[in-house]
Amino acid sequence: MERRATLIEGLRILGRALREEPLILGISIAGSALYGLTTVVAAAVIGQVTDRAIVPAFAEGRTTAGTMWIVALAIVGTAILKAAGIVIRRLFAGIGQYRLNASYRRRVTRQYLRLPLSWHHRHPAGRLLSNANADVESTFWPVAPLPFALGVVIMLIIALVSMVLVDPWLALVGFLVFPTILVINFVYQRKLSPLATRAQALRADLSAVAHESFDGAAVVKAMGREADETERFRGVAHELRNANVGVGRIRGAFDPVLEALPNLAILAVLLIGSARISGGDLEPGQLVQVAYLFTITAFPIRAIGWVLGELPRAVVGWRRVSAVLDATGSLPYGEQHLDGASAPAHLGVRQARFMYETAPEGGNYEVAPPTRAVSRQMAAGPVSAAARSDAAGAGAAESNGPAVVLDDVTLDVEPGRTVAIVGPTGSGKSTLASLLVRLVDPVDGAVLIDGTDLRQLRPGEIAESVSLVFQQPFVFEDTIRDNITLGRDVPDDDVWAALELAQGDDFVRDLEGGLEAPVGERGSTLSGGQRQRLALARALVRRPRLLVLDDATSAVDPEVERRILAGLREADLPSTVLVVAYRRATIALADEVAYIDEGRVAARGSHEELMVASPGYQRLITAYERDAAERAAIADDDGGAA
Ligand SMILES: Nc1ncnc2c1ncn2[C@@H]1O[C@H](COP(=O)(O)OP(=O)(O)OP(=O)(O)O)[C@@H](O)[C@H]1O
Repeated sequence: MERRATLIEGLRILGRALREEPLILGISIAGSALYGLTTVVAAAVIGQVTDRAIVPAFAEGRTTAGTMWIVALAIVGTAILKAAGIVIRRLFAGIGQYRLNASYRRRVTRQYLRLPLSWHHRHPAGRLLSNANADVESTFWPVAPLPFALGVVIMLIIALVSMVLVDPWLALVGFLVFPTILVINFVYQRKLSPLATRAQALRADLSAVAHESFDGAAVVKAMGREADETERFRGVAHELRNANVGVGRIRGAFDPVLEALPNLAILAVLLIGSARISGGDLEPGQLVQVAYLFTITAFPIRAIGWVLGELPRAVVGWRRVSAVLDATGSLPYGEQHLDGASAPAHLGVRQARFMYETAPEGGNYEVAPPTRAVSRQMAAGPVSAAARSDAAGAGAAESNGPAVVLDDVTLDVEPGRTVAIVGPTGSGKSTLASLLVRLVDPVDGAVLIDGTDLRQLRPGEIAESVSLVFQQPFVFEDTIRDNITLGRDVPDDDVWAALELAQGDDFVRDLEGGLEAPVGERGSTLSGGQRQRLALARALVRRPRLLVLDDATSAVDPEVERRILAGLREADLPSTVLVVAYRRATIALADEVAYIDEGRVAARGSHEELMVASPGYQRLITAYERDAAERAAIADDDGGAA
């Protein structure tokens, strides 16, 4: 039942492909039909050549030049037509397949951009890559042999008709052998396909394990994990070996049978045919024609098996692809836009409540069981700022269902004010920051800019007015300038001004090429602090009306951080600033502090007020200061020792 459903679904995929590329695949099918027709005609030509040139040549000891010319022209003519059929079929089948791949890749990636971050939280990056690449490819894999298979069907019908016309007894062999080859081939592909798929998945896992080991080489070596990593690699390599041996076994069993069958058929044809010739019921040329037909049709018949055998894999691929294409939950947008150009924004958060949907979505996702490497990666989750967690105390609540991360958060920030967001690790500061730029929407409540709910704004409006700088900025493999402007046309002076404010102008001046210096993959040629300053300049060059810094200066030293924040205050920036802060000096630069604990605004006021009014805040700040003092002492010791 399940197999029938898969077959029907697979045929629907082929139908979809034919509907989407009717012209290109139509031309390919026409080429394939030409090939099928000329194959049968070629056999008839060989039969005629036997009767008109070869048999008389043996009987009379000579043949005329005119006959030879006709024979040569007929053979060359059919060969040219057959070759043309092959070229047309292959060329257009390839074009059709690659066009479908490209079109669906585009649709999937467009959908990735459209879907909200909450959807992305539930889908690991590796899976998104495989949806856009391997899954799209396996969906349309059977499209390549499809025209061939359809042409073969035409060829088989014409071949069987021509056999019946030549001799019903010889045709009987064809009626027995062709379906047998088809069935065996189908079983062959059905057995081979899952093993080949598994081997393919294991190859991907193998490179993932190797990649992870190379990527984390420093950790592997520093922690003495070389033997474990080697063992992990050996495990996946062993599984891959087994899968490949399995593929070889199946090939070894089926290939000889499929090779032998047409030869046995030819033997049967020769036995029956020679008896029929002796009885005067058949000409030698007719026997040669049928025997030749078996020789040349045996291989193309396999194309039908290739298509049918690949259908289950195509169905799995399509289910994954359509799970992305059919995913709902895009952020709804309104029509409004923000006035008050280049004036600091008013921020309002109203009883905002938020929880992450962590449960993975259903759907037929796993083809092969995940290997240890994959499950390990999936279990590892995001790396948190572990260094701070001992100072912070309160950790994230562990729960099976979606835990409430922000609960009834209400916050007003007047235009031009700087507010420090302070709270223990996991208290919801980054989540609040992502709500402000509408990476996610609150489940209840609202976020307002200048009194307008973010959900009412037109697409692109928030990015024009609000900039969020993350703790771990993403740096593109591009130049310094393009990483700051992100493709906008910005005068050099403005780029330098933004870099100066971010305290990044000095290091950029020292780079060979200055603004035009390339920064390597993910900014690999820059230090963590330099990457952070680049990201800050990227936000500042936009002159945002609301600037949200989510621990955006954690990798720069306290003195540079102080200069950055002091500079922001003094600069002629049209910005309201929200800064997630850990250092006392940073907090001191803010107009006021919002203390977040367990997803709520637990206290609000100046630093001095909170030190008195909020014991939790006081404990947290004391812990930060102790931590900072210990670090300073260690740094002093190191300095003294040196
Ligand atoms: N993508 C996610 N999926 C599920 N849970 C998440 C996700 N991101 C964060 N959380 C959880 O939400 C809670 C709040 O996380 P958040 O990153 O907002 O805290 P934070 O106060 O910024 O922490 P830190 O100071 O360590 O950066 C934590 O319990 C965290 O485990």
